[in-house]
Amino acid sequence: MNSGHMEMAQDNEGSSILKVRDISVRFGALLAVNAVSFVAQRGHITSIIGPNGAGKSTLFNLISGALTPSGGKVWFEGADVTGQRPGALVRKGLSRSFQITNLFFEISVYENLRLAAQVLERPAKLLMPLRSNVLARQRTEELIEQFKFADKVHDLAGYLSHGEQRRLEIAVALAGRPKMLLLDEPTQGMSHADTEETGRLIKDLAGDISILLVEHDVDLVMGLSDHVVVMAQGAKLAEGSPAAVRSNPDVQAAYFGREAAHA
Ligand SMILES: Nc1ncnc2c1ncn2[C@@H]1O[C@H](COP(=O)(O)OP(=O)(O)OP(=O)(O)O)[C@@H](O)[C@H]1O
Repeated sequence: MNSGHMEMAQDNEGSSILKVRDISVRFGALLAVNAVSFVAQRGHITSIIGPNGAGKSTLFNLISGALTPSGGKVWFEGADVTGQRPGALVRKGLSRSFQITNLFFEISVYENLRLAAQVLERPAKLLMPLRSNVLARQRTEELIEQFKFADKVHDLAGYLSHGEQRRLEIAVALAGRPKMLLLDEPTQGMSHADTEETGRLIKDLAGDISILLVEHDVDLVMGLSDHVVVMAQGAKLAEGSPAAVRSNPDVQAAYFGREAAHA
C-alpha cells in the first residue's frame, strides 16, 4: 500500500468549475496525454506539475482549446466545452495567458490593456452607446493599479523587461473579467524576485477567480496551490494537496527523486 495520502479534491468553496475526464491526444505514435481526469474547484489554485515532456503543456492546450482532444471531455461551469476554440472559451469566461506573443509590442502598456478590456464594451454598447469606452478605460485603470504599471503606462510593451511582459500578459488575460484563468508557466525565464512577485499576484487573484497553473517551479507550486495534479509520461501519476503530493512515494520517485535524495 502506498501512504494513503491521496486525497479527494477538497470542496471548500462549494463547487467545481472545471472538470476534465479521460482526456487524451496522440501525436503520431506518441500518446502525449493519456486519459487524464481531474476537477478544479471554484476559487482555488489548481496546478499541473511533472517532469519535462510529461504532457503538461499539451494538457493545458487541450483544455484551453488550442488543441482538439482525440478522446475525453472537458466541462466548464457544467457545460461540455470539449474541442471549443479559445475565442469561444474566452466568451464563456475561461481565459488563458498566452506566452508573450499575445502582446502588441509596438503599442503602449495602456493600449495593450485597453484593447483587451474592449471586450467588456460589446454588451454594454447595445444598451448605452454613448458610454462608449468607459468600461474599457475603467478596467484598464484598475489593471494598471493592480499590476503596478503606473510608471510604465506609456512605455511600449516591446521595451518592457521579460518579467514585466509576463506580468502584462496576465493582466491582458484578466481584462475581460474571466471566471477562470489558465496560466502556462507564468514565471518562465523570470528572476527570483519577479517569480516571487508573480506568485503573490496569483495568490491574490485566487478566490475571486479560479486558476489553473502549469508551472516548472515546484517550490512556487507547492506554496501557492490548493490542489496539485502530477503528470508523468502523459498520464496522471497522482493528485492531492501539496503536502499529500510531496509525500506520495510514486511522486517522489518520478519527480522529486533527485531532490529527495539530496534532502
Ligand atoms: N505538436 C506536437 N507534435 C508532436 N509531439 C509533440 C507536440 N507537442 C508536444 N509533443 C510531445 O508530447 C510530449 C509532451 O510534451 P509537453 O510539451 O506537453 O510536455 P511538458 O510536460 O509540458 O514538458 P516541458 O516541461 O518540457 O514543457 C513530449 O514528448 C513532446 O515532445
